[in-house]
Amino acid sequence: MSNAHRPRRSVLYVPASSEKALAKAPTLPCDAVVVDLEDAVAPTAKAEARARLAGVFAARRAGGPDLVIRVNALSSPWGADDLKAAADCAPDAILLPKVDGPKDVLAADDMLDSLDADPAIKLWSMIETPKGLLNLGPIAELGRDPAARLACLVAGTNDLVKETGVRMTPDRRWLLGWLQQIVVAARAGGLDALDGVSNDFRDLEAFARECDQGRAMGFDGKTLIHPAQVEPANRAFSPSPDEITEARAVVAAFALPDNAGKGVIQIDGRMVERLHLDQAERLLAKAGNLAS
Ligand SMILES: CC(C)(COP(=O)(O)OP(=O)(O)OC[C@H]1O[C@@H](n2cnc3c(N)ncnc32)[C@H](O)[C@@H]1OP(=O)(O)O)[C@@H](O)C(=O)NCCC(=O)NCCSC(=O)C[C@H](O)C(=O)O
Ligand SMILES: [Mg+2]
Repeated sequence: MSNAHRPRRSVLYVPASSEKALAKAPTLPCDAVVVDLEDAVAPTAKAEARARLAGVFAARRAGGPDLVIRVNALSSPWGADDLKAAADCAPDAILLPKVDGPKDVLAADDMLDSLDADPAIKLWSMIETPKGLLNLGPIAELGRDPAARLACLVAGTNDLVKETGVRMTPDRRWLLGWLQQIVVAARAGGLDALDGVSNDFRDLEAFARECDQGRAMGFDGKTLIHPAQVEPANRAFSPSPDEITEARAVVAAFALPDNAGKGVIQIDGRMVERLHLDQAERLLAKAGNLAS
């Protein structure tokens, strides 16, 4: 599945131009914060927002959420300065917007290497352009290259709507095919996959439905825009008590001496194979990680 050792249930964007939100974000129970230099920051405020990064990272405390920086595209007037400033902060990851193909990821990778950036800094890639969708396979393949830093694919549903002209509906029906492709590509590359944002941040019932939909599609978590979305996302993307009970039953059944040499057994009239045992063990490991 994913290569994450850290949970990615709730990943909150924070505009780097908002001091108040920047101060609040690390205190929230989200798994990661994305400090955004891109679309949440007006062109006239880019330099000031970039200058604020160092202070954000200096105030970082152990045990808080992972910190990610979303830079502007390298092809933009701000991208190169953003990437340099981001590398200096040694974030957990740098999120690249508007990735059209593997060359965009490799260009950022090369630049980080030339800056002698910490090798632990990962790259995350937004998938939010038509070319990015068409090149999902080659982008995700970079996840299998030990020298590449790519660790995560992030759906950018606002830009996908803008670039393709599909209609955004409450059930996201016109986006689902692309979202599913992002999950499949991420799995092929051993990457994490994050669902897109829900703009209507006051409607938490609709948000919970969208989280359930994303979880059912296989996403590891959801990108968020408002603190009120953190708890529902954490709930939706954590193993539920029923899932844990069921997983424990599968592990216990295969541990019985009678089943030691068996590839397939039945539990309560349901076929259970060793692949289900793998699945159950993974779910219990995830639940254990979240509890510790
Ligand atoms: C959408 C917002 C502008 C709304 O902000 P606001 O009007 O301040 O909302 P509230 O009054 O309800 O806020 C309550 C308190 O919470 C703080 N707050 C709000 N948002 C955040 C946040 N994201 N992180 C941390 N803290 C936050 C407020 O400061 C209030 O604090 P206090 O008064 O002390 O209680 C705002 O939520 C916002 O800017 N959200 C993020 C927008 C963003 O980053 N957008 C870019 C990414 S989305 C995207 O485009 C993804 C992708 O690229 C795509 O294409 O889809
Ligand atoms: Mg976008």
